[in-house]
Amino acid sequence: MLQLYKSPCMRMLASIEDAYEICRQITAQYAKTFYLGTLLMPEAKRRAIWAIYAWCRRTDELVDGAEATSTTPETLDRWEEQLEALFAGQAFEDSDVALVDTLTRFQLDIQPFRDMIAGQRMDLYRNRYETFEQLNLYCYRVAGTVGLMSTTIMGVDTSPYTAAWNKSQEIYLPTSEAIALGIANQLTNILRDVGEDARRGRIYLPLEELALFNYTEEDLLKGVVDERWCELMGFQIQRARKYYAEAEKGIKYLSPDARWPVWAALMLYRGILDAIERNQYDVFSQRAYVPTPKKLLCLPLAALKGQVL
Ligand SMILES: CC(C)=CCC/C(C)=C/CC/C(C)=C/CC/C(C)=C/[C@@H]1[C@@H](COP(=O)(O)OP(=O)(O)O)[C@]1(C)CC/C=C(\C)CC/C=C(\C)CCC=C(C)C
Ligand SMILES: [Mn+2]
Repeated sequence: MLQLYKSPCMRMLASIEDAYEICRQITAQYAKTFYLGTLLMPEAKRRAIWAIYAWCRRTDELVDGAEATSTTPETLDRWEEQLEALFAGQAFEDSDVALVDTLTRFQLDIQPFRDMIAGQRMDLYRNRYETFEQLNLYCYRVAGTVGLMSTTIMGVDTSPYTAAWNKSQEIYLPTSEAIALGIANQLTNILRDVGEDARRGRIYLPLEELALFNYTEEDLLKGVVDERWCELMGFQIQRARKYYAEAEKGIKYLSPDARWPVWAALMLYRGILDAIERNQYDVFSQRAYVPTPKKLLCLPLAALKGQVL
């Protein structure tokens, strides 16, 4: 059945089907790794994740995209008002139609969406982080929140026969593990994109950690790769891996049909850290990525982990 929504300016919006297709295309275009993960999910969950992805991407584009120079704190205030309206059932753009539909099917909490906007706000007013505590807050807001949203969609295991929690008879919500995976992904993003960010005048690595390795902001902006840099990067990579290890512990609590996709997304994204090491920490002149054969190899391994761990 064709369902059309009217936007507030009375423009006809896409049908629900078309809206999900738009969100699918956005996810496939911008996030090859996550998209692959979503293809392993059942249809209803996969479509909901695409709808969330499209909203997150648009939120990020406000401060990062082609029009970002015209984004002000007021732009983000309006975006937050639109978010409240979305949760009240009103769509503004074609892709919103899918998110509004998703909100009727899953009990999503609005707070992680608000927190994500707060994270993008940080990108508006700061381009340096003094401590890891400050960076961690940023990572929670722009990525840990995605872990929370995704967990609501994927659901937890409630079966008394398979549930990892069945000995205690209590449902365990792997909230901190889901946040940990978001933070691990974001730390990985930051390490991969150090050079690209530096060219835009941004340094996400905590300045007090640079100092610890005797490496300066100027070195980073010049792209100096030496022993100090390699040790600093080694330290950052170890920390990101700890977040992945924390996240791994939560996967068994998820609904069985979500474990394979999450293992796959985790292993593929963590593989970027291995690629950085293979490139001898040169993130200035090379982009670290996981080669396709390795990606394909990850899939059966992830399926196995989803069954036995
Ligand atoms: C218990 C347990 C382990 C549960 C699993 C929970 C789970 C699936 C966690 C994963 C969370 C996740 C996918 C985080 C993504 C973080 C991310 C990439 C954030 C990006 C931020 C800004 O980065 P930056 O601007 O530096 O990067 P770009 O160069 O612009 O890319 C974001 C861009 C913020 C917006 C986030 C997104 C667009 C990603 C949203 C992703 C999904 C909805 C896909 C979730 C995927 C699966 C397989 C469930
Ligand atoms: Mn971005």
